[in-house]
Parts: sequence; structure tokens; C-alpha cells
Amino acid sequence: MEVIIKNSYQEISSLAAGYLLNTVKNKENAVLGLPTGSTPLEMYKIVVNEYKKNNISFKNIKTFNLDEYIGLNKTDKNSYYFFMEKNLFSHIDINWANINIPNGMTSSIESECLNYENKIKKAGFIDILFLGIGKNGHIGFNEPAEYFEPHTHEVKLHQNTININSRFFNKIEDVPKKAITMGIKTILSAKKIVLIAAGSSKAEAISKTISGKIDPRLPASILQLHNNITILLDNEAAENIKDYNFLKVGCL
Ligand SMILES: O=P(O)(O)OC[C@H]1O[C@](O)(CO)[C@@H](O)[C@@H]1O
Repeated sequence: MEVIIKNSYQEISSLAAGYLLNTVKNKENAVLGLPTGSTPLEMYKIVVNEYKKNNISFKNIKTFNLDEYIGLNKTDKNSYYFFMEKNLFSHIDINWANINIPNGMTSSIESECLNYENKIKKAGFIDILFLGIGKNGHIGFNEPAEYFEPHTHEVKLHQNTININSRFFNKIEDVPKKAITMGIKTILSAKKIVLIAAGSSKAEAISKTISGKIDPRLPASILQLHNNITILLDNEAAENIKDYNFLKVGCL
């Protein structure tokens, strides 16, 4: 695990954007795994700005999003499809046929999940996957559980995730109770993972992710098994890390 700690959210967002842009520059048909949530917002802003300034093309890039709520239309301002369109896809020259986000309005969740897995496999797996992390250690929408769900699946959201995400909705009752998410094996099959976390609310989950026991009750802890992962933290998200001498730490 490579852990990089910077002073600010802005700095880690620039680093994350750099990983994304370099991947696109170096491999014109790269496959990107993309997150939603508040954390990657600045990364997307930087990517869009750089795209406008430089000669970068996303024409042959394929993307797979981590998750989507069940029951929200693409046009719903809280759907992750809408989020991605607003914050990234409508600003770049990506081919819309290359965008993949689980369909939360499908009539068959089982076949949607299976198709999603097959599409990732057919694309040659994800070259670089960006992750946020929930306060409870969730990645994508893989909530704390008794076991790791390997593949893309339907998940029942935990009440604390519903509470936290209710800030985006008019009222808590409007927050969907279920979602479709990539599974843990799907996530680990990415060739490179970049996890971004900012703020002290993530500090406990981050210290357990980095040096806690690998435990499905803290889903991100499984990332210890990935052989090419970079964790980008601001000082606050890093404040609970006690002993990282065994890690390759870049602290600038
Ligand atoms: O970046 P935020 O808004 O703190 O969200 C953290 C996590 O929560 C989710 O948005 C889902 O609740 C994830 O997609 C994200 O990784």
C-alpha cells in the first residue's frame, strides 16, 4: 500500500486528477472505474479544466461506475447517472456508448448485475479505479456485513449511510433503501486503485483500512490485499494512523 498524506483536500484532488489524466494520456482506450460522493468532486473539476486547456481526448475511454441507487431515474438529480453527467461526462468528449453505470430502474436486478460483471470482463477489466470511502468503511455501496460479496449485487443500505446521504435529498424518506454496487472481487480486479479520503470523519475508517484486521465489517480493509493501491489522504483523514512505518509513506 502506498499512502500519501497532504495538507489539503485540494492537493489530494490534484494528485488524483493527475492519476486519471495520465492514464488517459498513456492509454487512449483505458478503462476507468469511477466513484460518486462529495470527495471526488474536486478531482472531476480539475480533470474537466485540464481537458479544456490541453489536448486530451476521452473518445476511446470506457468507464464503469461503482454503484447506483435502485429506483432513481437517470434524470433524477440524486441518481449517480445524473451526478456523473453533471460533473464529468457532459464536459468531455467521451462516447456515451462507452459509459457504464448500473441501471437502477431495471426490471431484473439479477441480470443487470451479471451483465455488468460481463461487460467489465469483456472490456479487459478496469485499468484504474477511484474510490471514496464511507464513514463506516464502505467502498462503492459494499456495506459492513458478515462476509464479502464478491460480484456486482443488490445491497440494502445501512441506516447510517441513508442518514449521511439524506443531505442531498429533500427529506430522509426520499433516500433509496437499496442500490446496485460492484462487489469486492470486482473492485479488487482493477489493475490500479486510488482511494481518496478527506476530513476527520473518515479518520477511523482510514486507520482500520490501512492497519486493521481484514474484516467484512470494515469492507475497505480488504484493500490491504491489493498489490497496486495508492491512498490519498489529507491531514485530517490521516490523523488516526498510528504506525505506518511498514508502509511506503510519502508525507510532503
Ligand atoms: O465522498 P463522500 O460524500 O463522503 O461519500 C463517501 C462514500 O459514500 C458514497 O457516496 C455512498 O454513500 C460512496 O460512493 C462514497 O465512496
